[in-house]
Amino acid sequence: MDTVRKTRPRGGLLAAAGPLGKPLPLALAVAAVVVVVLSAVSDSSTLFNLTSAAVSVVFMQSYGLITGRAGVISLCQLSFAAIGAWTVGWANVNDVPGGLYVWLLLGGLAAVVAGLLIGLPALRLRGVNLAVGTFAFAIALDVVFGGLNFPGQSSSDLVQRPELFDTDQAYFIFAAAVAALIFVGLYFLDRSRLGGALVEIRHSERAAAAHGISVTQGKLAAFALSAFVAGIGGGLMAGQLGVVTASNFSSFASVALFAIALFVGTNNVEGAIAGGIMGAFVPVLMDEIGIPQDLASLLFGLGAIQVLRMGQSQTDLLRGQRRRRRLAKNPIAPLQPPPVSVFPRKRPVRVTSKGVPALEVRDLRVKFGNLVAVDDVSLVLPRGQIVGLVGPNGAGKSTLINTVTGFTNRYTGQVLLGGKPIDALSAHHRARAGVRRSFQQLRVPTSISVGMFLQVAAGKTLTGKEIDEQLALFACPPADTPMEAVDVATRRLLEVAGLAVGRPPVLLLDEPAAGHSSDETRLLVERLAEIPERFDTSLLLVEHDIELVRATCDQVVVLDFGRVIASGPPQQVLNDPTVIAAYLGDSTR
Ligand SMILES: Nc1ncnc2c1ncn2[C@@H]1O[C@H](COP(=O)(O)OP(=O)(O)OP(=O)(O)O)[C@@H](O)[C@H]1O
Repeated sequence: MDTVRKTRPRGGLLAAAGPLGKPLPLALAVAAVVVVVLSAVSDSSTLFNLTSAAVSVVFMQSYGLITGRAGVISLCQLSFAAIGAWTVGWANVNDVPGGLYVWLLLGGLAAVVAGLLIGLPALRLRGVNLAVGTFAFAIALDVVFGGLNFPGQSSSDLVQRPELFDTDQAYFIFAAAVAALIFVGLYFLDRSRLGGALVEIRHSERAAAAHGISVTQGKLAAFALSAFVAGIGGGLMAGQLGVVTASNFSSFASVALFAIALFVGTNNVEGAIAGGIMGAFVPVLMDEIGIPQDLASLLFGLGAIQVLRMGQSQTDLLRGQRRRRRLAKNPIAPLQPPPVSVFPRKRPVRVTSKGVPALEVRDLRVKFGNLVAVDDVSLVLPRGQIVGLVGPNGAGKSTLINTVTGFTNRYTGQVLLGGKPIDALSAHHRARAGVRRSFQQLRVPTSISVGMFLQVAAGKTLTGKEIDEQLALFACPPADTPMEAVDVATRRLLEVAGLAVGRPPVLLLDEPAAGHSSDETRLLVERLAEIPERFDTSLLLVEHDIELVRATCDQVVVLDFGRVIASGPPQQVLNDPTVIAAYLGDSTR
């Protein structure tokens, strides 16, 4: 029987709240009014600083893309900005048709080329090594641009602004409008599969690969997009100052902006705006009260170190507090278990398909040094069936799953999906080919919504209706609930729900019931048993809960010390004295 919890009716992902919790058009309208009023009441020096702030917001958006969303440390965003500014200057000097509108796009595109060039080698690096690599690029460009004059620099050929935005007042509005346009793009990116993929890559590259996401392509896309945005920011700065020089984009300025971005958290709107304002106004303020401007960088650096210690930026912290207050007011209703007890339950009788098995493992052998973790294992997962893989701790179950899904590639033997060998495929290609998995250690990102996570786990675009139905089926909270607010057992359930709704031919679940209460396990048993029929998915289930295995599996394979010691129908295998001696013990008799 279906267990359906009522979820609030919604219109799918795009109906979610926009920046700052307001619908997108309202947020844009409010921002437009603020910008117009500011431009009308500010004197010329404030206008200059406001325009600098708008340009800095664009730089912050670029950091928000590469570091905030994809989790890649890049210390060369201002080098991309320099390339954008250089291109705008060149287009201005050469009278390229289209004016600043077109030149900005050209600057963004030129920066994309650099972003891809630096992104490709950087993909092999992580953490501090990547930071050093990008910083080296920034320093190299310092040297290159330091030796070259920017176009127009020696002839004082000022970048021509469009007629409509020629005054400083109008140019501030133009810069703010460009930042707003980028915010709109980011708003839709955050709700797209690519946006979900970037967040998952930041959270866990292994989980991303298991969901069919190419980590390489995701990071490259982040490099390219962030370079595009930074390039546009550099071009905007050229339009603001008329002529720029290498000192405007120094590697140290890049690091200072990175520190601000880390401190405030620029993967969200309020963070990017706050970061932009801080970047432009704090040094000016310090100057006015007689403190050397350079000390501002030191302050930002200290703030960034504090964030690294706490693991959360200021805006993440504030958002978390706001979410918790909202949740305290409207708590998520507790999960409703199926009305009937399923222990003991009768397994649905499935007809064994005589065709090609969904998955076949032949003579699989995996060694870690001298330890043989999987020792010549052969097993068959017939189409439309659930096969349980059980065995004591250290028997080799997770290693087998890791190997089948491409996360351990030093093995001998063969893995066949639908009769075709997939041994040559990487993890994300195996996932795309149709072998999906969950991990024993939960690897779900908490900074996205339940609906977005379901979509990421499914590995395909789902309609709002599909998301709502699947959430109801698994008695999970509504799509707009933040993952952060969901308890660990429900996160596991959500992962199974998401993987299943992707309808992969083969699904491997590694201890999906770990940490579940008996009610939650009952619900899980109901849903697992339905997966083959409902989603046309064959299931390989690693589980220590023998009652769950008995209740759901058509076949059971028992591993001990990496070897298959028994296989067959559950009632036969689970009562086999060898199995009981090896694993189950007297308690299960
Ligand atoms: N990366 C690794 N390097 C070295 N040894 C490993 C590695 N991964 C697993 N092992 C070893 O391989 C053996 C099988 O481990 P595995 O995690 O596959 O067992 P399991 O049946 O999944 O156990 P559990 O039920 O506790 O999850 C163990 O002895 C383990 O210590």
